[in-house]
Amino acid sequence: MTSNSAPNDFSSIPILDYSLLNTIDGKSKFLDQLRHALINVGFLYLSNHSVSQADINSLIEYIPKLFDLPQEAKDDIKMANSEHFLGYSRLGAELTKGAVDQREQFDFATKHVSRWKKESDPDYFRLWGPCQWPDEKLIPGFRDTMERYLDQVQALSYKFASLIAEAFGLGPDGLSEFYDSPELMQHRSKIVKYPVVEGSSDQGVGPHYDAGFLTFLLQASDHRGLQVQNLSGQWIDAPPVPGTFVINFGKALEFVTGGLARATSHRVLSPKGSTPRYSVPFFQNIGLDVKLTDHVLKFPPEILALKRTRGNVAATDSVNFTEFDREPSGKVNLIGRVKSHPDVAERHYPELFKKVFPNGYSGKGSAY
Ligand SMILES: O=C(O)CCC(=O)C(=O)O
Ligand SMILES: [Fe+2]
Repeated sequence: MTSNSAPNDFSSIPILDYSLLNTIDGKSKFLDQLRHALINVGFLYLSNHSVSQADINSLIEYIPKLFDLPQEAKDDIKMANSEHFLGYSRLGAELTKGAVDQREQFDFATKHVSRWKKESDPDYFRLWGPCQWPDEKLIPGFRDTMERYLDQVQALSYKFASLIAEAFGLGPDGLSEFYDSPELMQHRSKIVKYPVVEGSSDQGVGPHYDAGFLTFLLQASDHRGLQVQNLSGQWIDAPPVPGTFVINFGKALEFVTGGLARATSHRVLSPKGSTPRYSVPFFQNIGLDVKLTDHVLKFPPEILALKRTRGNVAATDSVNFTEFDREPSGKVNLIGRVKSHPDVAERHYPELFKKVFPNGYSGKGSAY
């Protein structure tokens, strides 16, 4: 594509320095860069952030040990046990766009107080709940390390949402209406292993958008593999940059900002060589009851003009989360989980399962 078709197109992902926020001039520069990344890129690296590097290093050290636990110990905490879709998923349990994702993963989440009280409560209140942790005796200290990590990324994610609101001219509290009080919120995080695979498929995870507001990704090994699609549709590498998070924006944020914030399609290619690639995405959620169409944000005209300058984004073959225009956020997420983990859904949400799969399902889930 020529540069005319997308004047602000990108061939690399910008790095934003969180320590710029320590001065007034620095903050204004940071917000300019953030606005550009939101509107034109949909991805950024964040350096000098507030999460302890010692805690990150300690988490990274645990990751191979976690996957090396005996298969039985991993299956003891399998996701099928959990109506909250938290726990362990074996390699190849998920599909994206009809092809098997070559990854093995553990889903964890931040601590929270459940809103599920009685049968008549909406089914999606049960989507959030306690984690399944591996046996402490087999991997001592892991739970504590992961919980410390989750607490810190959660805190950073709220600060970052407030910066996004400022970058869009809404004021620091401009997005707070999307969150319930902190104790009622729950955000999810996965620890993922992409093994080296023999054979024809190199799909670590196929092209997709993230569903929620913000994703904070820790690339926990040295491998390339993450790629993001630019405005004209080319795949751009997002290699690991030590000491940073990769941050990207999900469909819900794109929806409530009328497309000002870009949800950018991305994928992961399986690693080459002899060692696995590890990553830890953290998905910041919005309140379960939030119906996006009830929230109309008003942006200053000069901000809206920046979106017109960007122009239209090339069509991608990534999937969409179309239900946001009619269902509460919790329901949209629950439907996504039912599609990606039908075995869990059949057990814990039999009625919804029947609606989503009226003819049953063929053994594997597909989020999209
Ligand atoms: O593992 C990665 O680098 C990205 C994973 C991802 O995009 C996802 O799980 O949504
Ligand atoms: Fe993703």
